[in-house]
Amino acid sequence: KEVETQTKLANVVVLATGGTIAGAGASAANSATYQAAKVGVEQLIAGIPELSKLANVRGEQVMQIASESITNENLLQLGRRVAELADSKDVDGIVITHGTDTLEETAYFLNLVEKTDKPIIVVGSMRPGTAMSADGMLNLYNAVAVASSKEAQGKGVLVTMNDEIQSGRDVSKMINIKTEAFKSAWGPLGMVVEGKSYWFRLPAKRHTMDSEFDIKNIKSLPDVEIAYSYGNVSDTAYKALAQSGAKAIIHAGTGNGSVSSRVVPALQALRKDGVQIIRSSHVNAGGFVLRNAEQPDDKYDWVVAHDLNPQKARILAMVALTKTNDSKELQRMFWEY
Ligand SMILES: NC(=O)CC[C@H](N)C(=O)O
Repeated sequence: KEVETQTKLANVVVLATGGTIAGAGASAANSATYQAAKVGVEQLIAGIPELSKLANVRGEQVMQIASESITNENLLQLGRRVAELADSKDVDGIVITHGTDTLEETAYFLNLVEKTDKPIIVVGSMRPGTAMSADGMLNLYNAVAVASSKEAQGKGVLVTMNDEIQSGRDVSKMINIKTEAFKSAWGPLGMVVEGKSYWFRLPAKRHTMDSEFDIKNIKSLPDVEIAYSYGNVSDTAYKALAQSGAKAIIHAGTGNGSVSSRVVPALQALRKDGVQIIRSSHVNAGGFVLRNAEQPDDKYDWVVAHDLNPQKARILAMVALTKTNDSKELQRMFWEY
């Protein structure tokens, strides 16, 4: 009997949302020209018979879209379904198939709001299943392997791409034409090879069980927008975003989240009007924005996003603003998550 329970397969649910992993092209040579979000979850699972050796896998089609079109409502819908499944006794792990364009946003969102230590793995692919050397099958196989493993418990939301196990907080799509697309400035947490996980490090930031945020208490997400900065930037976009109702503006800044002297007065004025100003960086390999470096944040009452890129800073700002509009509290959250 003991042997029986020890070898019992884990129950893993695959929540499908679309993306290239569910994409289809006209020919096997179409690795970059194809339609995303075409193939249903049952077909994805059926295409990998080896999954049945890893876990009892069942699928659910939550949505079928390309991830650049994921709305805040979609995020909440997905987050709520993940929470329901995580609460269920017959679910041991959850895999989410997702387009890669905003995969890093969804993974970070779930990492902040899901109160569970069950493995949650977000996975996508860079080539559709119809292409030569398609990467989706192995990425999904790896996701199910990690989702069904005990070692993945309590490590926050994870991403399995290109044989690596990445933290959903840190990982970002760094290039859009290689299968080696997802990287973290701080390195992967581990590797998954032939269905076995090899771990090397743990996330240091607060997540899931240790997070103060809970999807069950979030009814809606506030409007947070991003303004991209560069030499000769004007304040037009910042002002327009505030006027359209943004509660916070992520300054996708140069270098150390630096702010052009051409827009500093506008950002000061917007903060006085109650809009939160959050300095992030759009540098390619990962920003590192420090408080009161480049700009006097204490004096202007601005917040820094530290190492969160603009799109991840937007996710944390939305979630944080459901709890507080105090800039000091927001800054604490940006250090802790
Ligand atoms: N590789 C991909 O998944 C990109 C396809 C699409 N733009 C999406 O994000 O869903």
